[in-house]
Formats: sequence, structure tokens, C-alpha cells
Amino acid sequence: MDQDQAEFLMALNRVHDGLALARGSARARRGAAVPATGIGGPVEHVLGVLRGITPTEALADWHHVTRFAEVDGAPGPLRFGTARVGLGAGRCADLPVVLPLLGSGHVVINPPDPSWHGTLAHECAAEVSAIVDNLVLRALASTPPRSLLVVGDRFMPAFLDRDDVYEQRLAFDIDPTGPGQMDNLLARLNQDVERIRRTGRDHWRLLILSDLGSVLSAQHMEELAWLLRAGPECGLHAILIDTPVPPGVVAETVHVSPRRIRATTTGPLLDVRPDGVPIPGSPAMSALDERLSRGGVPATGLLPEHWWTESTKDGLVAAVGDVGGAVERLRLGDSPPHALIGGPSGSGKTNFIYALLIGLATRYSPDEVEFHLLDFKESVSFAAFAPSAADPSWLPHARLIGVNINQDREFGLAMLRHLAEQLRIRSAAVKRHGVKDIAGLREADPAGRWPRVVAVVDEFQVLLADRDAVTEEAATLLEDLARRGRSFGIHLVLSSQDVSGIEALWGRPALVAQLTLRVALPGATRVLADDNEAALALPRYHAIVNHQSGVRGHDRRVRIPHFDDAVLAGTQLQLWDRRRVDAPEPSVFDGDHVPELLAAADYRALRASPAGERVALLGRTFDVADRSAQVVLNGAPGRNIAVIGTRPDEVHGVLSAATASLAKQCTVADARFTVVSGGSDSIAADVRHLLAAHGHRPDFVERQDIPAFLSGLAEPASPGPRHYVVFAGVDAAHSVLRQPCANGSTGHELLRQILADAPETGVHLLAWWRGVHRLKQDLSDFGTQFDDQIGIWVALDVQGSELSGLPGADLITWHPRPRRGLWFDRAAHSRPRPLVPFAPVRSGEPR
Ligand SMILES: Nc1ncnc2c1ncn2[C@@H]1O[C@H](COP(=O)(O)OP(=O)(O)OP(=O)(O)O)[C@@H](O)[C@H]1O
Repeated sequence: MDQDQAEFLMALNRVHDGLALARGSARARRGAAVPATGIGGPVEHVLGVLRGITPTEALADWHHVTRFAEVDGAPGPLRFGTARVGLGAGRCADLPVVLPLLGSGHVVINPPDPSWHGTLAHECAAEVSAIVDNLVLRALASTPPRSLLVVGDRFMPAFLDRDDVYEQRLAFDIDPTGPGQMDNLLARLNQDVERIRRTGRDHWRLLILSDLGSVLSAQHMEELAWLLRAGPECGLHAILIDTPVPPGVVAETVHVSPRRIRATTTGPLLDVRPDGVPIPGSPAMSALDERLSRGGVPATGLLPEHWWTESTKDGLVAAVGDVGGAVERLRLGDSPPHALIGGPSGSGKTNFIYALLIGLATRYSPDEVEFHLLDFKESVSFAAFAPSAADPSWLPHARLIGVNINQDREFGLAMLRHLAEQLRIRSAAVKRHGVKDIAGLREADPAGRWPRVVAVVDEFQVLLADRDAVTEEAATLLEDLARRGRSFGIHLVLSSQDVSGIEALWGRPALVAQLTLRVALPGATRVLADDNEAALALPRYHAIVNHQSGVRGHDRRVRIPHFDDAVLAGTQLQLWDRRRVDAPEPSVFDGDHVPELLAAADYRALRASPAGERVALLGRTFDVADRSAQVVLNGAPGRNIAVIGTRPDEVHGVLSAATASLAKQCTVADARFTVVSGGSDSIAADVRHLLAAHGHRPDFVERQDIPAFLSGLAEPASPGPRHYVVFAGVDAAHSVLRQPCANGSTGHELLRQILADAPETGVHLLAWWRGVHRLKQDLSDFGTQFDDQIGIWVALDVQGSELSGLPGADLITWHPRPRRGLWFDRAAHSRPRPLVPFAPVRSGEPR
């Protein structure tokens, strides 16, 4: 309240006091002095002051209210009506009538005579409504957006009953006579007041209750009395209609009888006319419309005027929302270096991340900041930032996008490894230039490209969920990135549905301590400091942003606008249009996508190769560089591939991809292919056609011809071109393989011999078994090491424990899941790795 307003109120008080005293009112008896100038003087003075000032929204005539308040603080008394005061000599003046409410006490609207109790609300409903409507509208007009919560019964103002009210919490209807309603309401408000006493005021609460005399039990009455006594300190105020006021409660009273309204503030003899609510479309109601439906800075209002003009040398800044209409920015840099975002499902975490990403992407060019985005939810939050058939645009700052990751924690790990590699490169460059951090590096190496990296992991707790090697490595990498990332411009943004995510961090204090930017969405627990409950009373679409690890006293209560599809798509298109012509598309890992061999970059890059360097591609790895799982089939022992699994489609994918990739690197003159059908005619037939499509003339061995084929293959022969034998269903051919062949050996024995001689004879077996047990039986002979026979294996739907005995497979944890496999190459790996099998490569596809 400025000085003019204060002077005006003082003068108004003197008028009211003087009138009251002159007429012997109760107020006068409270000690007011008669103004020395009589009543006319002060009234003239008030009118003079009124002419000279622009009253606030709390006091002005509704005709003069064109906007609602934006700033915080107690609004002072609220005007609710007008009184006509006679000035003598036939003159009179209209004076505003005010009631102290927010920041002061309560208002009671009662009949003039206590014996009328119980009938007032019905007899004078129109007058009562007009007073309540005026007070609520004034309260809304004189407090900042979203800072007022109105809880009301049938006297809830009609202007709050609208669909587009920005948050349900603004207006909360109750029926005190409904079963349990009063219990719930009082319990909830009492809890709020207790919490506010501990943590400080969050927003105003205005309670409208009528006709409670008959419905309140003695216990309700006691609870209400406590609430009304403790409430004003905590921003809770009530308008009580026709309800007895418990003792000790500070309240101004308005007496209403038909056609006559008086207030304790004006003295009992001054009749008051309620101001009435302005008509729809009037400036005041337009201001109300704007307040209720918009309520803050829209998403587009947060975008900077000039895009891509700022430098991230000293850190990152992003506009994410507004506080009372003023744009609010968050910072990431030296301090705080990393962020933790929490909130229950649906509380707006993803929307907040969009606000952050769009805020950064519009302010800084892709040379200043780039994004790695990973979402462990069963959703596609970041898919829109990648190009698609429907929309070829992408977010130029996005380098890596993971969608539909679900259970593929290995991909999260791959991203962390990639970031660790970036950290290593940056730390080496920093050392080389003799500087200490990214800011120094950018100065010392102005021609270098050293953007800050923001790595977002939504639902990051999934990454740390199991007690296994993935969690172990992920936690170690995260800790290292959190500790050293700040110096090298790598910033983590971890988001989670509170408790579960935060619990995953327990026992890792070094990591938690680095996540000093905390963002708590409504209802979030544990994200802020333990004694900071600010997020519990947060209205929808708000966030507590706290740059000091969530410590109380550093909260910013930010309203977050909606980054809907239109805003996201529109902004992305403009960003995309600005990209450099050679800007690379982001790498995308989509867990639902079935990779195609023919589309894989490393398949397309295959050329005719010498026999010892040919590679077989098996599937897609969990790797940020979109690499295929590939093995070299050279002349070393054990360069044979066992595919183990029962799902024909996935087996088909691995076998056909391996065969097609080999076929691409050789011609009919320098390689030989044989397809053996042990039990799966369809896979064998498809592989045969595939080879033909690649210009080869494979031999085809039917089941009954297997013994003869193996006998021939086991014969000593002079070395020829490499011979790739694709055996579709070794265990299905069991009955044939166990029979003695012409030379007396069984098929199994011949197979073992062929594998043992393979380095010299140039044979490579690509074979399918349905289960590990049969594979071991078929190949183990008096303790033969599998390594010398099968140095490469791909296990599809097989439990990790069953694999023990195969090379590299002892003591591994692996739970099979659809369209995922585990592969091992003893020449290249120390332990098995996951892969996504390619889709079957069908016969007839072009070379
Ligand atoms: N500030 C906002 N204004 C309007 N609508 C919003 C706002 N924030 C989020 N929403 C909407 O609320 C819904 C939930 O938001 P969002 O997906 O961001 O929540 P979440 O916390 O990520 O949920 P979940 O964890 O279940 O994915 C969405 O439909 C979203 O569009």
C-alpha cells in the first residue's frame, strides 16, 4: 500500500469513526475521537484524496479496475460496497465501504438480531451473495495469480464456476451437510495450517461457510474455533454467513436484513449498498477472465527475443516459467552443476523437461549446447525431437535420443559410457592447453567445438533398479560424471517419480550431493530437503525450483506453462530451419524398432574383402553409434557361430543377417556356401534364396543327406575358398547325427572333427540349436573346450544361468526378453553383451 492509499484509508476511517461516534455506535465506544473538524471536513478530505489517487484493485470502483494485481503482500482492507453520507445542506457523498480480511481476520455476515439466526441466508440470499461475490472478486483482484485458494459452499461465487478456471484448486466446492464433508474439510485445513506454521505461508485461503449453527457438532465447533484463531497468521481467512462465531475469533461483522446492510467498520447506522459484480465483458471481468484462464506467461512468452545469440561459456540459463508474471530462469553451470527433478506420475515432469530443453535450445546455438535424451518410461517423450516419416525435422541440439527404452538399461549404460568418453576427451584437452575447466578451454582453443552437454535421463531409477553389473557400472559412471562433469561442461538432469528414484540414490551420497538444482513438482517428496514440504501444497502446473539442494528459504514457486505439441512442433521447426546445412541428425535408439540389416550403416559399408577379414553382422548393439554386432570369421580356431533359441523369427534374423553380410563380401569364385536343413526347412530355404539373390550358388543339403555331406566335409582336402556352412537346426537333426556314417563315425563325431579342423580347412559353421543342453551334448567330447569349436555365440530366449559352460558365460545374470539376445565373441569380449537381432532378411532382397 503506498502513502496515498494509506492516507485515504486513514481519512476514511476517521469519517466512519466520526459518523459512528456522532450516532453513539459500538465502534465509537472503542475509543475513536470525534474529528475536530466534524464529519463534513473528513468526508471532503476523503473525496479530495480519492480524486488525487488511483486506488488499488482492493479499493477502486469496479469501473476503474482494468487489471488484477501481480505483486505479493497483504492487500489491505477490501472494498465491498458503497455508503451514501449526508454532508449537510442537502449535499451527500458516496463513500467506499471496506472490510479488513486477507492479512487481518475474518468477516461474519449475520442478521442484526441473533434471534433471526437460521433464516438470514434464505431471506437475504441476494444481498449476502453480493457481499461475498464482491469480497472474493476483490481478493482475487488484489492478490497475485494463483495465490488464492477459495473453498466455499453454496455461496461460492458463480464467476468461479467455469470450465477454464486454470487450476481446480482455485475454487473448491463443498457441501457442509454432506456426510463426512465437514470432517474432511476441517482435517485438511487444520493440517494445512499446522504445516504452514512450520514451513511458512504458501498461498491465501479463503473459506466461505454458511448456516453452520445446526450442522456442526461440538467437536467440529472446537476444530473450527481453533482454525479461525490460528488461521489469519497462516493466510487463512473465513467469510462466515449466519453462523455463530466461536469465542476469541477476530472478525468484522456485516449485519444484513432485507434492504439494509450495515458493517462494524462503518458504524451501525450507515446503510451500505453492495457494489455488485461488474457485467461480463467489462474491463474488470476481462481482467478476471485473463487471470482465471491464462494466469501467467505462456510458453511462447518465455522464448528469447533473439535466438542463438548467447554463449554458454559461463553456464546455462533457461526460462522455464514465471513467478507472479515475471519470467523465471534456472541456471546450470559451476554451481549448481546438475539437476534432480521429482514428482508423481502426471505432475508435469516431462513438460518441465520440455520447458528446459526449449529454453536452452532457443537461447543457445547447437555449437553452444547439445542434448543427450533418454526416457525409461513406456512412452516416447523425446521421440518428437527425432526425424520421422511424418515430420522430417529434428531438434538440432539433440545428439542422441533414446525412446521406448523400457527394460533396455544397457542402452542407458551405453549413453553413460559415451558421456564418460566425452569427459575423458575434454579432460585431456583441458590438460593439453594447461587450463582448468571448460571455460578456460574455450578461451584457449577458440577454433575447437566445446559445447556444453546436457544429459537428461527421465525415470533414471530404472537404470539403477537391479543388483547387477549394469547398475554397478551405471552408478560408477553417474558418480564420476556428477563429480567431474561440472568442470568439463557436462550436466546431468535426472528425473524420477520421487521416492522410487531417490531411493535408488540412497547409499550414493557423492552423487546426490552434486545434484544441487532441485525441481519439485506438486506432490513431490524427498526431492527437496527433508524439512522442506513446499511441494506438497503446490498447485497444479507449478514447480518449486531450488538452486540450493532444496534447502528451505531458497524456493522459487514457479508456474510452468504448457509446452503442448503445437508449441514444441512450431519451435522445433524454426530451430531446424536455422540449422547448418551439414548439421547431423541425432542418433536414435528406439526400443520398439526392429532393426533392418539392409538399412544398417555398417552393412551398407561392406565391400568385397579378403577371406580372412570377412565379417558377419548379427544384430544391433546397444551402442550410441548405431553399430552392428559383428564378428570376424578369420582362420583362428573357433570362428564358428552358434545361435541358440526357440523363437524361429529371431533365429532367422541372426542367421540370415550373418549369411547376407558374408555373401556381400565375396563372390562365387572366392567363397562357397552350403545350407543344411536339419529341421527348419523354411529358414534353410530362405537362406538359400537369399544367397542366390546375392549371386551365389549355394549347395543345399536335405536332412537325410547330412551324414554323406559331413563325411565328405571331414575328408582331408587341399585348402580351397572359404566354406560357410549354414546349419538350420542341428538339434533337430539329432537322430540323423547320432547314426554311424560310412566311415564308422557318427554325425556328431564328424561335426566335432570338422570344427576342430576348421582353421586349416577354411570351414565356418553358422549353426542353430534350440537349447544349450543339446549344444553341449552335441559338441562336447571328452572335455573338449567349446572355445575351440564355438568361439562366437548368440543366445536368444535363454536364461543366463543355463549358459554356463559356454565361453564367457560363467556367472552372468541375464533374463531373456523378447527381441533381445546376448552375444559373445571370445576374440573380442571379456563378457557377453546384449544385442537386438535384425529382422529376418528375406530371400529375393536386392544386393
Ligand atoms: N504446465 C502445464 N500446463 C498444462 N498442462 C500440463 C502442464 N504440465 C503438464 N501438463 C499436462 O499434464 C499431463 C501430465 O504431464 P507430464 O506428462 O509432463 O507429467 P509427468 O510427470 O511426466 O507424468 P508421467 O510420469 O506419468 O509421465 C500431460 O497431459 C501434460 O500435457
